[in-house]
Amino acid sequence: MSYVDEVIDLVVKKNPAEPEFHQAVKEVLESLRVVIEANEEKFRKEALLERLTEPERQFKFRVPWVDDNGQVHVNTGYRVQFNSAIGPYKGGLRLHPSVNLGIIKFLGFEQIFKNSLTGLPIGGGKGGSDFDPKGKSDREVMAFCQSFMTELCKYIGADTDVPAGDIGTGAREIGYMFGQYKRIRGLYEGVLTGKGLTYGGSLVRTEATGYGLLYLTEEMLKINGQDIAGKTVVVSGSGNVAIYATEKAQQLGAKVVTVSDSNGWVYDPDGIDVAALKEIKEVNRARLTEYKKYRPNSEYHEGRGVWSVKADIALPCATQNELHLEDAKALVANGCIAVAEGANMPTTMEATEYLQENGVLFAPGKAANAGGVATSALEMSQNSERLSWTFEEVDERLKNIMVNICHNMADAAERYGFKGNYVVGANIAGFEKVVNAMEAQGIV
Ligand SMILES: NC(=O)C1=CN([C@@H]2O[C@H](COP(=O)(O)OP(=O)(O)OC[C@H]3O[C@@H](n4cnc5c(N)ncnc54)[C@H](OP(=O)(O)O)[C@@H]3O)[C@@H](O)[C@H]2O)C=CC1
Ligand SMILES: O=C(O)CCC(=O)C(=O)O
Repeated sequence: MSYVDEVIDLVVKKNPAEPEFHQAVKEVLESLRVVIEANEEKFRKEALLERLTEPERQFKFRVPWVDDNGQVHVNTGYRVQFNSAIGPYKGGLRLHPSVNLGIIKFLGFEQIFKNSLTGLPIGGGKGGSDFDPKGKSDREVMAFCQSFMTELCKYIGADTDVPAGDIGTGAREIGYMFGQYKRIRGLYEGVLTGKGLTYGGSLVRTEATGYGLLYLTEEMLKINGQDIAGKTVVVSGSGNVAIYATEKAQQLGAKVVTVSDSNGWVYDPDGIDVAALKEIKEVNRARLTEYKKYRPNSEYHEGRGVWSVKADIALPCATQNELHLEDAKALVANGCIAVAEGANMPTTMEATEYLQENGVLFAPGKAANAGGVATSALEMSQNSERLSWTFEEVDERLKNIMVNICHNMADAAERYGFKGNYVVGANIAGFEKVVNAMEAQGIV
């Protein structure tokens, strides 16, 4: 049996009931086959893949908190410190009822290669809780965040592990967590990114994942002789990534006609009104059913449906496994030319393969959504030098990083004979740096 197959089997056996983690490992290792097989004997002897797929450390802890009626609730908190070969662990905190250890491990594993692709010195980690901030008062969210950080603060620090936002964790949650960290540890340091601008946050971090997604998409199209201006785009999700992806797409001259949430989706033939979307989601924390009040010509539909709308470009920006084989078939039938993943692993493996086989340009999340964590690393740099850079400076750095990632993934794919396969290219480019650093640091 090949080393790759052996390790995939081992990961499934050692981590039962963690399908998302299996999926992420399989997707990465399958596409690295060509590199691994060229060094099989050496990597096997060094147990390189076993080390890469086993987190350096993982924490699971109780998070008790009291609601506004005096009722006590108990959630589970997680932090997986996956790989620190190239820098301090870095990755977001997801607050969503679906969170479990397997989800956090899949996200942490992806983060290793994504962070490597940014070219910045950050290792891979991820955390979160099954707490659902939706429908909770600010006081309840604060109670949860303080309790969560009371435990988490023992394991993190500006030079060891620097969490940030993800699904359900935005500026409000980061603020409450930062306050509690400072209170317990007595340290005013860049221990979290995505902070508010008045206490060490970076300009552009809010916009970074969505903007970065569009910078990479624009470059990928350019490499392939296409222009983003004038294209019709379908976006899923209506959170941080989706909002700023929509905003930048429209700034670049494309028309975004859909957004969605976990209840339903909006079709706006005149192009999504980003100001209305921000007011609904960021200010009022409301549902997309509200959108029609702002745009009477739009349609609201219950359930899923974004991928059935005719478009040139699809940007999945909600969550994992939200774009299935049937959706890929609908996109191809409607003439879609490019899919770029704003979310982490939103496209199933079968859907990805179908899109690639049918000539659709496909940018995997670890490359396409790396702008968020890259800008987090820029926030860490600003915190270290106790300075703040201008919006233009951070935005320009972000754009350069995304353009570089795009070329690096394209070049790596071509180097190994997979021209145009950006899944293979991104995995190889991310892997090479991490492996080099791991080997240099010995058996750890
Ligand atoms: N924020 C960041 O900087 C980065 C985020 N990402 C990834 O991007 C994706 C979106 O994150 P972000 O925008 O920050 O999160 P938000 O919490 O801001 O928004 C998430 C959006 O996705 C929808 N969604 C979440 N879970 C589900 C689900 N199970 N089924 C259907 N819809 C769902 C939400 O709908 P509803 O409100 O109804 O729940 C909401 O519209 C995630 O995969 C995240 O890991 C990747 C890189 C960086
Ligand atoms: O900004 C960060 O540190 C992490 C962002 C994140 O969680 C991700 O890239 O998925």
